[in-house]
This record gives sequence, C-alpha cells and structure tokens, in this order.
Amino acid sequence: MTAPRRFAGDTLVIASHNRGKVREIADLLAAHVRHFPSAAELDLPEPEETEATFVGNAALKARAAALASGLPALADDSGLWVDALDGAPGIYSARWAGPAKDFAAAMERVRRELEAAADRRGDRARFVCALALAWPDGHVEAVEGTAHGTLSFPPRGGKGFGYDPIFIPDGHACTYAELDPAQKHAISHRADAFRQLLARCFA
Ligand SMILES: O=c1nc[nH]c2c1ncn2[C@H]1C[C@H](O)[C@@H](COP(=O)(O)OP(=O)(O)OP(=O)(O)O)O1
Ligand SMILES: [Mg+2]
Repeated sequence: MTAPRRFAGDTLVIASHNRGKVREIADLLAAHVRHFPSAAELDLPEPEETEATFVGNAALKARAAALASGLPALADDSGLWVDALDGAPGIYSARWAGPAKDFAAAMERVRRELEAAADRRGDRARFVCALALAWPDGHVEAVEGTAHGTLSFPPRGGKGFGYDPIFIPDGHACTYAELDPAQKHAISHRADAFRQLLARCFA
C-alpha cells in the first residue's frame, strides 16, 4: 500500500455548490488552510453525480474541480441513510429535494415512506459524509464519516440545512437543526470525516 498524499499548499478549492455545506466545511478547515474559495465563487461547473457510492461521487466532484481550477480541491458527498428504507434517500438525498431544493417536501417524503414501510426496523437513521481531496494530476484521497441517530417528525429547529430538522443524533434530545454550529461540529458525520481526512492528509 502506498502512503497517503499530504496536502501542503495554502489554497484548497471547496468543490461544493451547497451553501450550508460550504459554511460547515469552511469552519472545519479554517485552522488548517489559509484560502478556501468555493466552486461557486470560482464559477466552476457542477458535475453530474453519476457514481453509485458517496465516495465515488465525492471523488468525481473533487477531481472535476481540481482539473478545472488547476488547484487541489475538496468535495463532500453526503446524505441521510434511513435503515427502514434500505438506505434511501442515501446518495439521492439532494435529488429528493428536486431542482427547487425543497427540503420540506423531501422530509415529508421520508415521513411518508417510513410510515408505508412500517416494519420493525423503527426510525433509526444515519448521516454519511464522504470527503475526497483531489489534485490537478488526478490523485484522490477519500474518507467516509458517519453519525447515528433517530428520525423525528414534525421537523424541528431553524439552524443548519437540508434534513437537519428531522435528525436527532444519539445522546441528544434535540435535532441537528436545534444545535449551534459548534455543537453540530462536535458530533456530526462531516466532523467525523474531517477528523479522518486531517489525520490522513494534513498531519
Ligand atoms: O449535515 C447535513 N445536514 C442535513 N442534510 C444534509 C447534511 N449533509 C448532507 N445533507 C443532505 C442534504 C444535501 O443536499 C444532500 C447532499 O447531497 P450532495 O450531492 O452531497 O450535495 P449537494 O448536491 O447539496 O451539493 P454539492 O454536490 O454541490 O456539494 O444530503
Ligand atoms: Mg450534489
């Protein structure tokens, strides 16, 4: 096995068009990288997510941004994995919200499908976050983080983004959307993935 490649520069493109994610990634990177322009700021195209896994899609997005910008790029592919739905919406989490990014509708669809599933698996779910760091020569380092919890309806809380208002992380009584950013960073799937990436590529 070859050693992981280290990130050495001072500029890292955040290869995401999701403002909520870009905000969280910037928080988590701030102590480690000086400049982190986002794909939207650099006007980079948003590639189609054609892979079948979180890691595959993160690598695809990171590589596209690194090639287009000539700079190392970090992509995040993430989503909500519902046990009773065999992992849906999973890699389709953004697509369930449609082009209008209607997460109220997406959360309602989760509630409806969970009710229709009505087996004994209950309301267990997890958030998954794959992070991929790519260089302009095509090299990629990838990790995957997880946070386990339960789903709760109706949605609660106004912080965060996406499916945060229906996810109660294990050990807490409130949803992700009721936590301050620092509290979410202490336990989130994205923070878990960052711990792994930092140990692997920034140590
Ligand atoms: O911490 C989170 N809290 C709530 N919801 C979350 C979270 N993390 C991912 N999610 C959901 C919403 C997001 O839209 C989808 C990821 O889909 P995903 O394709 O990785 O991101 P995206 O299309 O929104 O932006 P982009 O691909 O440009 O990074 O999963
Ligand atoms: Mg996406």
